[in-house]
Amino acid sequence: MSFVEITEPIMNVPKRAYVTFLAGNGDYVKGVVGLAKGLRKAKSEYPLVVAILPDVPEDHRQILESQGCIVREIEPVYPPENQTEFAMAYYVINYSKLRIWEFVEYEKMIYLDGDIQVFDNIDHLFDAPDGYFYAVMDCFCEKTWSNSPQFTIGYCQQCPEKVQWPVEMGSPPPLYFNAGMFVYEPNLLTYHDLLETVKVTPPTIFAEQDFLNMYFKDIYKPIPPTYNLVVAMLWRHLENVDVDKVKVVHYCAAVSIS
Ligand SMILES: O=c1ccn([C@@H]2O[C@H](COP(=O)(O)OP(=O)(O)O)[C@@H](O)[C@H]2O)c(=O)[nH]1
Ligand SMILES: OC[C@H]1O[C@H](O[C@@H]2[C@@H](O)[C@H](O)[C@@H](O)[C@H](O)[C@@H]2O)[C@H](O)[C@@H](O)[C@H]1O
Repeated sequence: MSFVEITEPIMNVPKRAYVTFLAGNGDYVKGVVGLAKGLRKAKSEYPLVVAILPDVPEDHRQILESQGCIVREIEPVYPPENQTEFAMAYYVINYSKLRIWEFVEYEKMIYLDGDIQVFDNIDHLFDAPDGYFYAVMDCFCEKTWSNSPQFTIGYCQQCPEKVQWPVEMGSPPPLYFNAGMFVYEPNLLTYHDLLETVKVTPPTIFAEQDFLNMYFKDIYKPIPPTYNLVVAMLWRHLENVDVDKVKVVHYCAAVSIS
């Protein structure tokens, strides 16, 4: 009996996945379970990888696996020694997110914070052209920005015409993204360079979010708030939000109507 030799390469389905980050034994695990359920309800074709720190307890890991998550333990990433006072302490742990650039078994990933909920399918974002970093622009109007020059003068990139950046302060800041959601390509060279660069980059207020904005500023491509609606945008810049089109909502920690 003769067999037909399979010569054509089996279709290489691009490896894609969603990824989130979980640290500690607190309630964030509930957010990640909600994220897993939301992606499933939105009929996403791709799995959710959860990058967990060693301090995530076994029962939480089992809950995540029972929700179909791929649980990957990572080591923490810390900014330079004795300089963390420049970052808001609450955010320092978020430098550990940088480990997800090591997940090179995937060609493209969409990162989502654990306090994000997906209400509609966003799988099409995986088809965005390679070589860029896609994320939604942040807002500078919350109290969490009170130590920034933007907040001090009342400037926000969401409405640059309202309070214009003063000439005497030089060029306006480059477009700045919220690091709670982004589309990226894992890559070992980038990963090692990120970790080396962190070692020589003094932390700032928003920790890894500031760092990622600095690192990817040349390839950053803004995408609409549809894909990461920071809830404060509803009372800060409702004119910039097409509420009927919102697919992803981000329930940021320091959300306050003030
Ligand atoms: O103690 C913590 C702090 C942060 N996170 C993860 O890191 C993300 C970013 O932190 P956070 O949500 O506090 O930032 P925000 O967007 O609310 O400022 C969270 O959504 C979680 O996925 C976590 O799991 N445990
Ligand atoms: O560690 C820094 C964090 O910075 C961002 O959160 C901030 C930012 O959105 C501010 O603009 C808000 O005012 C604030 O409430 C909120 O906490 C990211 O969402 C989070 O994932 C993480 O990178």
